Amino acid sequence: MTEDERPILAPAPRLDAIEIEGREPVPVTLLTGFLGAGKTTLLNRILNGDHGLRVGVLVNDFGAINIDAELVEGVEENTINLTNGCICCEIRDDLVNSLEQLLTREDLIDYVILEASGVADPEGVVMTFLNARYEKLLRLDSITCVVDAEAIFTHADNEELTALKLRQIGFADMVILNKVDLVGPTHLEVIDEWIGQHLQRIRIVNAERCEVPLEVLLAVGRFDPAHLESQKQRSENEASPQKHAAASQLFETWSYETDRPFSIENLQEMVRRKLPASIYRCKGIVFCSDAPEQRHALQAVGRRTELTELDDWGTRPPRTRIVAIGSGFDSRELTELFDTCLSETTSEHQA
Ligand SMILES: Nc1nc2c(ncn2[C@@H]2O[C@H](COP(=O)(O)OP(=O)(O)OP(=O)(O)O)[C@@H](O)[C@H]2O)c(=O)[nH]1
Repeated sequence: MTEDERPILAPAPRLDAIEIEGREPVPVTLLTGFLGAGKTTLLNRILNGDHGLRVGVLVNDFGAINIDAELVEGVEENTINLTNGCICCEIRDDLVNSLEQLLTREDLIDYVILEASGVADPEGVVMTFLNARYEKLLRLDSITCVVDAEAIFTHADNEELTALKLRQIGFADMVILNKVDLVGPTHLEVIDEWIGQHLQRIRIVNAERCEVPLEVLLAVGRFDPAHLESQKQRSENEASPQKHAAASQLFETWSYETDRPFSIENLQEMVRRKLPASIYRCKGIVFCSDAPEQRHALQAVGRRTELTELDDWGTRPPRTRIVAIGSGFDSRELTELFDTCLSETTSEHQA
């Protein structure tokens, strides 16, 4: 990658600071972490928690369809989707506009949570929040990085992916080492050592399904500009590929939409057994012939798969939408793989 191709990480030019009379800056929590680590799980845990705050949510999915926005529970009117690119590079303007939209609304919100996409480099996102234009509007409260304890070393031979994972951890002020149910204590020690080898000491909290007390997540005032500076310094001193490559150069996305129903069993089997290793993450909202009234969520991190029941389709026309993110896969083959899981039977919804 040449200098010209590198994403611009400097803050945007200074414009007048936005100020709303009589309002204190709104605290912002930034959730980062690699694809499938558990960011949406954490976000939902926070949103369903007993905090009494009116929370505004920004969710960024890298794929063409924003599945995460459908999986965020209960704050539809306060949720803004940032789709079709990564907020640390391609769609930074969307982040800025959405942030301003959220924070200048008449029905004021008390707190903002941004779930960055799993491919986002934290530095670019953090710099957006630190823009002088927002110094009276918001206050960066903390940067929490969710790490998948089971998958952290998957694709360890890919230096750019490893560098991105380390940058996501390094810029955080707290790491939630999630999915501890899937690994043993020795593996946790290895992760701890690996993080310690590469980064200065960082607070790590082990968790299953991101079960972490709200007190350590919200309004904690943990963001430390000195830590940010030292991470920036560290990244400037590092040779490529430790520097962040634009997400569009490291990752490819694929999406699939159909009105035809899937067979749940075939879909789960296919994802478990045949999804190419070059797919890091796959997720979607699925229309199944086995339960045509009900929406299902398909989740795959590597080949670990979950298919969970959601609410009914209601007045929404049943339609499957799936996205995959990976690198070096054959889109046509992937489409064919999913086509093989379509149900033979026609559901009543289609009649
Ligand atoms: N076994 C296990 N599964 C988990 C845990 N936490 C989350 N998951 C599952 O991991 C999958 C991914 O979780 P998400 O919360 O969607 O991950 P994410 O980081 O938001 O994913 P992207 O936004 O796509 O990068 C889902 O199937 C979750 O149910 C955990 O602690 N243990």
